[in-house]
Amino acid sequence: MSGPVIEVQDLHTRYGSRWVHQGIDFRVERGEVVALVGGSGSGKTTLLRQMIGLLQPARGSVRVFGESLFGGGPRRERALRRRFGVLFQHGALFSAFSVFDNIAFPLRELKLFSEAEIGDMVRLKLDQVELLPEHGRLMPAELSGGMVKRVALARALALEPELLLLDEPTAGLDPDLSDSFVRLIQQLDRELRLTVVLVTHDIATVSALATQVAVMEEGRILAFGSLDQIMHSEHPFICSFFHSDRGVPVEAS
Ligand SMILES: Nc1ncnc2c1ncn2[C@@H]1O[C@H](COP(=O)(O)OP(=O)(O)OP(=O)(O)O)[C@@H](O)[C@H]1O
Repeated sequence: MSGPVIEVQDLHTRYGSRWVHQGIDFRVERGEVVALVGGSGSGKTTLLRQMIGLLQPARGSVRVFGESLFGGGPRRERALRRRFGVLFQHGALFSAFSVFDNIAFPLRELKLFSEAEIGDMVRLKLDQVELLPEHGRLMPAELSGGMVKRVALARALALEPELLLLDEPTAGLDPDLSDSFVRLIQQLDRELRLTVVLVTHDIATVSALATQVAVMEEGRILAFGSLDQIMHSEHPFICSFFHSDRGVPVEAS
C-alpha cells in the first residue's frame, strides 16, 4: 500500500459543548514510531481514540490505511480494525478471563481457527512478550504491573497487526520495568516491522522509541518532527516540556 498509514485532516472533536481538537492535521507514514506528547488534557488520548474509531469526528476526517473507520459497512470496518492492535492505558484485561483467554479473545472472535490453532498462536504471543506458557493459566488479579502490560501487548499483537497504538505504555511501571518494556517494544517493532503511535508523558520512552514526535497543546499539534528537531524548538511550551524537572535523558545532537 502506498500513502500514509494514518491521515488526520482538519480534525475537530468535542465532548458536549467543549471542543477538544480544533483542527488537527497529522500523518503517520509506514514504519514510523510516532510519539504524541503534550500537557495533561491537551487531547492526546482523545486523538488516539479517534484513530481507532472509538469516537467520530465532529468535523474533518481520520483515515487509516487509506480508509475511513466509519461508513464502510460492518464487514469492511471489521477488516480494517483487524489491521491494528491497541494497548490501552491500564491494560484493560478482562478480569474474569485467564491470561490465555484474554489473548485468545480476538482470535476466537474471528471464528476462523480451531482451539488447537488458537492454543499455538497464544503460546507464540506469550513467547513474543517474554512470558512462559504457564503464565497463561494466571488470572489478571495475580499479575504484576509489568506482566499486565505484557499480556495486554500480547493481546494487541494477537491478530498480527501492521499498526500498533499504545496509550501510556510505561505508565505505572518503575524505571527498571519501564526500561525492559520499552526494550521489548523496540525489539518487536524491529522484528514485526510495525508502524506505531504512542501516547506518553515519559521522555525516556520517547527518546528510546520515537522516530517522530508530535507535541500537542490545547487541541492542536504545536510541532511535529524528529526528537532532535523538537528539542531545538524555541517555543516556550516545548522548552518547558522537554527541559523541565521531569528530566530529559536525551542527548539531542
Ligand atoms: N469522555 C469524556 N467526556 C468528556 N470530556 C472528556 C472525556 N474524555 C476526555 N475529556 C476531556 O477532554 C480533554 C482532553 O482529554 P485527553 O484525555 O484526550 O487528554 P490527554 O492529553 O490524553 O491528557 P492526559 O495526558 O492527562 O491523559 C480533557 O479536558 C478531558 O477532561
